[in-house]
Amino acid sequence: MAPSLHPALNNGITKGNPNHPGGTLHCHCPSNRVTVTLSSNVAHNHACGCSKCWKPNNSLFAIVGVIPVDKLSVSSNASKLRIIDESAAIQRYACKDCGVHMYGRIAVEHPFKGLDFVHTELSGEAGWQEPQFAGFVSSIIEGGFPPNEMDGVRRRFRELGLETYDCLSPPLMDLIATAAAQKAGRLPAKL
Ligand SMILES: N[C@@H](CCC(=O)N[C@@H](CS)C(=O)NCC(=O)O)C(=O)O
Ligand SMILES: [Zn+2]
Ligand SMILES: [Zn+2]
Repeated sequence: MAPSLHPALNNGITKGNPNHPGGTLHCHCPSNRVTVTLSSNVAHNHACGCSKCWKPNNSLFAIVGVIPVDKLSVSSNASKLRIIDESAAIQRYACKDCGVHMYGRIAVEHPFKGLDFVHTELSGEAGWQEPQFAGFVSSIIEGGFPPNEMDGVRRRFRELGLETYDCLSPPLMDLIATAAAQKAGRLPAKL
């Protein structure tokens, strides 16, 4: 079967509810599921083509959003979680049994520290913020996608109304650059 972008993108995007209160994520195990409770909606939800983010079967992209760390708690079977790569900036906590990534936490000094990364498709509930853009699009080539088919991938995102970037969106890249300039003393700490 030809790979799809992602199940939440293949048939058009469903708008979320701006007042969505949150919900519970669960892993794919048939029993003893790991659950993670989120007490708010996510922000900056987007498709990510990088090789590190968890993608559902046969999908080229992950969909990942952020939530403040204090709005996230592991609500069952925490002992089944393991960190995929301790050396990564984002430590991704995955279920040992089914492999699903339940959340990613930033472990280094980073402008997004304090935010966790989550996949809202792991919840049964609707209403989460819809994807806003596609990031790390060229990275799907690193996963083995043919480079000469990239125009079609970018076209499909545009048809869905999503802009494509090969890193993050300009506002997020501006935030990262601003933090770097502040750290280097080239911009004042308070802007
Ligand atoms: N081209 C690389 C990009 C990896 C990458 O930089 N991913 C981004 C988006 S999730 C990131 O911020 N990663 C930090 C991390 O994984 O710790 C790949 O596909 O592996
Ligand atoms: Zn599991
Ligand atoms: Zn990623």
